[in-house]
Amino acid sequence: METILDKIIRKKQEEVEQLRDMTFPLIEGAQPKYSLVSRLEKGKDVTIIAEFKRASPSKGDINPTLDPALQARNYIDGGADAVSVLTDKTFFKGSFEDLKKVRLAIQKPILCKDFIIDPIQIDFAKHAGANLILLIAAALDLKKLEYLYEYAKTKNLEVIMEVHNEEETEKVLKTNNPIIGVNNRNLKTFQVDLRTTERLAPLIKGENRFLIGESGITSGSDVERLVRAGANGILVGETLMKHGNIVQGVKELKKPLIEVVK
Ligand SMILES: O=P(O)(O)OC[C@@H](O)[C@@H](O)c1c[nH]c2ccccc12
Repeated sequence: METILDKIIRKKQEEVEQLRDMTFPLIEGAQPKYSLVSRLEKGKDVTIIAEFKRASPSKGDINPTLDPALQARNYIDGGADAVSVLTDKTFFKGSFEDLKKVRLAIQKPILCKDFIIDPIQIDFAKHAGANLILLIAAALDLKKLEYLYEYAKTKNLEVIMEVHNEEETEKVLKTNNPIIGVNNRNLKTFQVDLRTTERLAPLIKGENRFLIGESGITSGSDVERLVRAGANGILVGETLMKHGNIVQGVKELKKPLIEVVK
């Protein structure tokens, strides 16, 4: 049976062809390099990546009309270290324009959150102002993963490689990319389970990589649980997109002042 991830990738293949005829959402002038790796290297405390996510295939509309610039500024005011922006249109109602608006609003690393299968998407991410891209192990074989990783590096972009199980983790550990995201949501079934990070953390930390715990995080105690498991950073979307007081929402996630393990 076709999973939602298969469906997204099939649609993405069409979109990539359309991108070839489109112009870049160009940011004028040279962009400063904001680095998530340096933040992770410095961090004694947990690194927070707050996500701008209007909608998702599992939840439908989350907060579709929110202003990306305003939301991103609130994230940073609350103490977020980086902002992730969904750029997929069909399933998440995002865009490269959203990313560009966030770039013009904040001076911190920005992650382009999309289903990247082709270098042209990396060009668009770069030109919209991203500092990092996501590569999803479930959607890419090792050869493609390495090729897109090397391409991103030539564009001065950092990469988060996302995994959900042991097999994907082994695959990304064959590359030398320093940041691995563990998605607690299974992209094939949408089930969320924080134990995914707990299970995969020893493999990742054993190889001296930075671990980002992603998805399904709703409170400071979830953050504490993931940091205890070995997370250096966390990525939070829905909880913050729905929060009545965003600045306060980020502060609550930062509250458990427990030290991360390098
Ligand atoms: O809204 P949540 O449950 O806090 O999740 C955020 C983020 O982890 C999630 O949006 C995500 C993780 N990996 C992805 C890959 C593609 C699209 C979206 C995602």
